[in-house]
Amino acid sequence: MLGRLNHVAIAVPDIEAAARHYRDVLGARTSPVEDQPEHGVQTVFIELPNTKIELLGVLGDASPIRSFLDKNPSGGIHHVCYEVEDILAARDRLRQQGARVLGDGEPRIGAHGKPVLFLHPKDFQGTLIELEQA
Ligand SMILES: CC[C@H](C(=O)O)C(=O)SCCNC(=O)CCNC(=O)[C@H](O)C(C)(C)COP(=O)(O)OP(=O)(O)OC[C@H]1O[C@@H](n2cnc3c(N)ncnc32)[C@H](O)[C@@H]1OP(=O)(O)O
Ligand SMILES: [Co+2]
Repeated sequence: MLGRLNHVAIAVPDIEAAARHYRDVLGARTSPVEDQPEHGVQTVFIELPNTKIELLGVLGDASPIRSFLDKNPSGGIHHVCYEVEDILAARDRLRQQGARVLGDGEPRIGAHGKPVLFLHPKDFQGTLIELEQA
């Protein structure tokens, strides 16, 4: 079922500072900061030869990463995103296997304009998984 690793997301307390650090210290090319209001985050993407890094910043009072940052004030790896050929078939199969699909279970459009879903970290070795339609 799993396709490419689309990105690894890092939640950060200050997304501008994190992007600057990646540029200045790691020589990374960073995208501009983008607001993603329907997801309650700001994003910066760093293109790598084989995948991407997604820096995540809090956007709004209801941001889903706020409690993560409360527990991890310096930031930390927040989720991994795998591509799937058919996100609805993947969702239905995962549900049949007892995995929790977060939200109302309907895919939403993610940062790349593709449908995404999230799976509960407690069902996957303590790792939040995002699925993105390939
Ligand atoms: C623009 C979209 C972009 C893209 O397209 O790439 C994105 O990636 S948007 C990313 C931000 N959106 C989301 O993360 C949506 C899915 N996340 C959620 O629904 C919540 O964050 C959830 C349910 C994973 C956690 O919610 P919350 O933090 O409020 O719950 P708890 O604090 O009660 O946590 C429950 C339990 O899970 C552990 N936890 C929480 N977050 C993570 C995590 N990122 N990785 C691993 N584990 C996590 C938390 O520690 C609790 O564990 P416990 O042992 O019970 O204390
Ligand atoms: Co993501």
